[in-house]
Formats: sequence, C-alpha cells, structure tokens
Amino acid sequence: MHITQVESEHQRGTLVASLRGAVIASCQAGPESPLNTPAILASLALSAELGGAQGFRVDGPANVAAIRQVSPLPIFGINKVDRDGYDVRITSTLADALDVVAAGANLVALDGTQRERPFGETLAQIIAGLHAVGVPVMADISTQAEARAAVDAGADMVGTTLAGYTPYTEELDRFGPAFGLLAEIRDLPVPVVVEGRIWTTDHIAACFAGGAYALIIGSAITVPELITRRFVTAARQAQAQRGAVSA
Ligand SMILES: CC(=O)N[C@H](C=O)[C@@H](O)[C@H](O)[C@H](O)COP(=O)(O)O
Repeated sequence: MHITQVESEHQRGTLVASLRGAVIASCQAGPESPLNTPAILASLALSAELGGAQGFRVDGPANVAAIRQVSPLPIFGINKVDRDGYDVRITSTLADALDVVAAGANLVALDGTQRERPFGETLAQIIAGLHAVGVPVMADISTQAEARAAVDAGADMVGTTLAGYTPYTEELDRFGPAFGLLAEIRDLPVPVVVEGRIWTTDHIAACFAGGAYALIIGSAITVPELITRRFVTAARQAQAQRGAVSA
C-alpha cells in the first residue's frame, strides 16, 4: 500500500532511529551449509535475539517469512539472485526487494554500487519504489564515491558490506572490518553501518569509535563452520609453534 511522503519519512525515520547502536545478526547460510533451511535459520535468529541482537539481516522471502514468524525484531531483507550478465547480486531489482518486504522485512538492504542492474532499473528508482511503501533502504557499498551516490539516490543508510568484494576493491585487506572506508564515509548525512568481517570485541569498540551507527555481524555469530575453523586454525598454529620450540 502506498503512503504519503510525510508518512513514509516518519515511518522510516522512526525505524532507523531505533537501530542506533544496534548489533544486528546476519542469519544466512550458503547453499552448501547444513543450516540452510528456513526453520534452522529461524532458530539461529532466535538464539541471536536471546543474546541481545536487535535485528536481523536475512536472505530470501522464505527465510524472512520463517524469522518473521518467530520474532518481532526489525529484519533487513535481502534477496540474492544470480542473473546472467550482471555482477549485482544483492537485491538487484525492485521486484526482488518487494518480495522480501511482502515476506515480512521491515527494511531492505541492496547493492548500492553504480553497476548496471537488470531491466535498466536505477538505484534511485528502486529506492523510490521502497520509500513509496514506507520501507527504509540500506545501500551496500564498497567505496566512498558509491556511498555518496547512494545518499544522492535516497538511501536511508549505507553499509560497508561490499568493501573488498567488488572487482575494483579486491585489493583491500579482507581481514577485519572496513575501517578505512568507515573513516571516509563517517560524516555522510545518513547513518553508516559497518557490516562484514567483525570477529572481536575490539573490532566493535573500534567501529563505534570510528563513527559507526550500527553493526551487522554474520559469520562470527551464525556460521559455525567458520567459527570452528578459526579455533582449529589457532590450535594448529599453537601446536606448530610448540613443535618448533621443542624441536
Ligand atoms: C559480501 C557479501 O555478499 N556479504 C553478504 C551480505 O549479505 C554476507 O555473505 C555476509 O555474511 C554479511 O555481509 C556479513 O558479513 P560477515 O559474515 O563477514 O560478518
């Protein structure tokens, strides 16, 4: 249902304001993951909520609907679809975005880069389509220029999600959050969300000290394969060091 511009601004502003300082759990599982079913992702989300998470980032209508059934917390819906000929993947069309809204998402996160989108849609058109139904938009970006363009296109928030993952930022250090990009965009007129590669409490302190408005944490909360691998790798390194000392 379309609402007036004033109603939309009020609705979006209230929701964004409620997320200041939040830790949002990204509850996603790759196609190869044993956790990749809506019911299991809903349980993961509930566990994160018990731990104090204040919202979720969720991929696809089925997973959004399952989590909406178990929690009233804000959901950033995304809709990852691979389409031949396009590099954009995270919620690349307005129809993909509206599908996760219909499933229960309160906000939409989408690829906020300047790359070409299917059906010739522009970032500004997709954002306007979501604003027409009162839904705030977080633009996932990889550079300062993209962040500025996303703000000009109407984005309510920007997220550092794609730093290091676009072909032209692949040279960036992929260990730890995108602190360099955060420093470049912290003074934008919209909230900046640090998303991706947050693994330690020191990271969290540094993100907020660096101007982050909220954080989205995925793997370190909801991907046991990667959590386990981190500990196993540390164990192997410790053993190798002990071996080197005693040899
Ligand atoms: C680059 C990209 O497509 N990132 C995706 C965005 O939805 C997810 O795969 C990440 O898990 C998410 O950004 C959270 O990051 P991390 O799992 O590092 O906390």
